[in-house]
Amino acid sequence: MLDLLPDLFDKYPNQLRLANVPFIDFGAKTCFFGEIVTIDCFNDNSKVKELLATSGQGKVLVVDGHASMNRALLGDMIAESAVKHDWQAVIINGCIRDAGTIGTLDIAVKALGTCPIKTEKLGQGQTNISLHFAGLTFVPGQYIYGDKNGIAVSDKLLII
Ligand SMILES: O=C([O-])CC(=O)C(=O)O
Repeated sequence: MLDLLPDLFDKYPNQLRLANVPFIDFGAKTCFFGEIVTIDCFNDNSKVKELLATSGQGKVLVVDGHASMNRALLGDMIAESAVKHDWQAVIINGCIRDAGTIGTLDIAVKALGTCPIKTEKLGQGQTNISLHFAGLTFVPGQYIYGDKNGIAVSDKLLII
C-alpha cells in the first residue's frame, strides 16, 4: 500500500489527529502503522539503539530528540537492526545519518533532516513516556499511521 492516510481520514475523520510538521521520508518504505513506543532523548541515542535491538513486531518507535540538528539519533547500523527486529517505522523529532543507505532499507523512517555526526552514547534518555511534538501527544500503546501524506495518531487501532 502506498497511501493510507487519505482513506483513513475519509473513514475516521473524528478519531485521528494529524501532525503539523512536514517530516522527511528516508526509508525505502513510506506507508506504515503500528503501536506507539516512545523515547525521549537529547543528543544521545543509547536507548534508540537498545530498543531497536528488541522485537518491534507491529510497533513504531517515536523519538523526541527535541529537534536537535547537531547529532544523528539513527544511522544505518541501528536502522538495519530495526529491520531485523521487525519494527514498522521510526519517527524522529531530530536527525538521522547514513541517509543514502537508510534509503535502501525496508523500513519507514521519518525525521526532520540529516546530520553526519553521531551521538556520544552515555545511556541517557527515557522510554515509555508520553511525548509532545508536531502538535501531537504520542502516548505509548496508542496507534500511529504514516505515509507520504503525513503522520496521524489515534487512541485505538483503526481498520481500513
Ligand atoms: O551508532 C550511531 O549512533 C548511529 C550510527 O552511525 C549507526 O546506526 O550506524
